[in-house]
Amino acid sequence: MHLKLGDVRGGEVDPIRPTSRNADMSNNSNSHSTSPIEREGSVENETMTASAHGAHGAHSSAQPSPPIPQTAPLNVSKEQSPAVSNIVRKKLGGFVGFANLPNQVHRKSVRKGFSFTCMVVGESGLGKSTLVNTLFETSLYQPKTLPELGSELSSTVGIENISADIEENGVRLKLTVVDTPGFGDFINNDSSWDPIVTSIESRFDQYLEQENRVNRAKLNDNRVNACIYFIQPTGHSLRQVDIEFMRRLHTKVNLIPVIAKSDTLSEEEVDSFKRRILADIEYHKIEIFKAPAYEMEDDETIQENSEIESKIPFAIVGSTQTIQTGDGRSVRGRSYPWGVVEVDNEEHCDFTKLRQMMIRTHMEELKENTGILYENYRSEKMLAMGVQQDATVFKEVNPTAKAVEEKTLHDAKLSKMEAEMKLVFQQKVQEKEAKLRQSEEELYARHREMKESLEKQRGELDDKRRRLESGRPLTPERGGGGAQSTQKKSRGFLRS
Ligand SMILES: Nc1nc2c(ncn2[C@@H]2O[C@H](COP(=O)(O)OP(=O)(O)OP(=O)(O)O)[C@@H](O)[C@H]2O)c(=O)[nH]1
Repeated sequence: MHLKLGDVRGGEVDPIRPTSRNADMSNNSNSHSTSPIEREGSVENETMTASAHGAHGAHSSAQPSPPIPQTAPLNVSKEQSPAVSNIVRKKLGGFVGFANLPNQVHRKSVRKGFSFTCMVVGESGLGKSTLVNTLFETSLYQPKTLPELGSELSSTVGIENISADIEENGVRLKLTVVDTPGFGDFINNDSSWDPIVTSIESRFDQYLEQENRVNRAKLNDNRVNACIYFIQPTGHSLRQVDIEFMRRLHTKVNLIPVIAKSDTLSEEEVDSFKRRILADIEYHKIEIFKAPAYEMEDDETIQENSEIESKIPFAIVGSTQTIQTGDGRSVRGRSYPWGVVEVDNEEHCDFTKLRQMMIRTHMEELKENTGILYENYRSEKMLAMGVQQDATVFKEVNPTAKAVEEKTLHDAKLSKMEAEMKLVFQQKVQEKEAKLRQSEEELYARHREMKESLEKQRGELDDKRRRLESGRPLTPERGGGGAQSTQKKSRGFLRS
């Protein structure tokens, strides 16, 4: 689907031209009082105006750039702060061009286009499709046909994606709306949030899987950037299903609670309802999306953000119909016998504040925060899978201390190796000595044995010789032996 939006409404800024908050560098460079560079410079007593004037000069050829003061580089005492000693601040001698970086990013972003995924959750008939169509001023949702009487209704919560490429003043946005038909529509709504949690997690898983691929040139990001949760305009407080849903989802998605069809409540009722909702949210420690506050923000932005925050949860009215007011104006709104509720009138509802936060000022912030929620999910998943992170990887490293630490470790390793080698050597020597001792003993024993046997032989031979000399027989004759047996014996003796 490719849709083109109508003209931007009166009093709104052309988005292709940098707005006051998006293009601090290009627009504010003309104004010395608000340039972030100058502010930093004034705090640290530095004059870094070269870039600011340079940027101005690059864009406006009609007005010559004011002369850039040529001053010597700042002396930063290295002893004062070792953490920043490596950063030496220098003043520029002329226009370098990096002041133009925001414009480069701006042009590239416009060329690439943007994408945004928004989920809408709430019971049937609370005005989800009407609000999406009102927000983006387009008929993203076609008019629905009611199910025929007697036809079987789905018994589970569904997840439906509607995508459209919309364009406003040359800026393209791929908008995906994730609808959750069936949520809260059953008699028992226990676990009706399960399919929604599963869908959000599976989108994270898909992204994680793509990140782990070898080729990550093109990541298809369909993570949910914001979830508009529609609260029934009961005027009481949050229901159990609202609390349970938000408790389960707040760590996985940017939650934006809205009071649906707030035109059905009076102003006082809306105020007290909001207070009770906020008390419930705080009590149950539910984190809803709030515009983050940054230090360098200008007063206008701070004021804008606090106004937006004061309206949470947004009491909204949705309508795409243009109607005539009593004073002859054509407005988007809902007509009642007692008058007209104007969608774009801040006195009537908070629709404009919701749109301002979601689309005009904090869409990028929502996307950035989605990244943080994804990171939390990813690390939890990794830890659950047993992947451990070495905390020392992130500690700050002082090169000298690191070198000393490495040398100590190296020395310790060397002495450990030396001690081990000594031990092995000693063991080997002991083993060798024991072996030598053993073979020495064996040699002695054999020597002794041989000596004894030789002594014995010598004694016997001496005895024989004496017998032969004396003429006596070699062996004394024993009865019945005869000459043969004597011979045999003498042979046997001689052999031995
Ligand atoms: N009074 C009032 N009626 C509204 C508002 N927004 C929508 N409606 C009406 O409520 C009815 C249902 O609106 P839808 O936008 O279709 O509601 P839905 O939540 O998308 O409904 P499902 O598609 O069934 O989930 C329609 O008749 C709308 O005109 C509102 O802010 N105030």
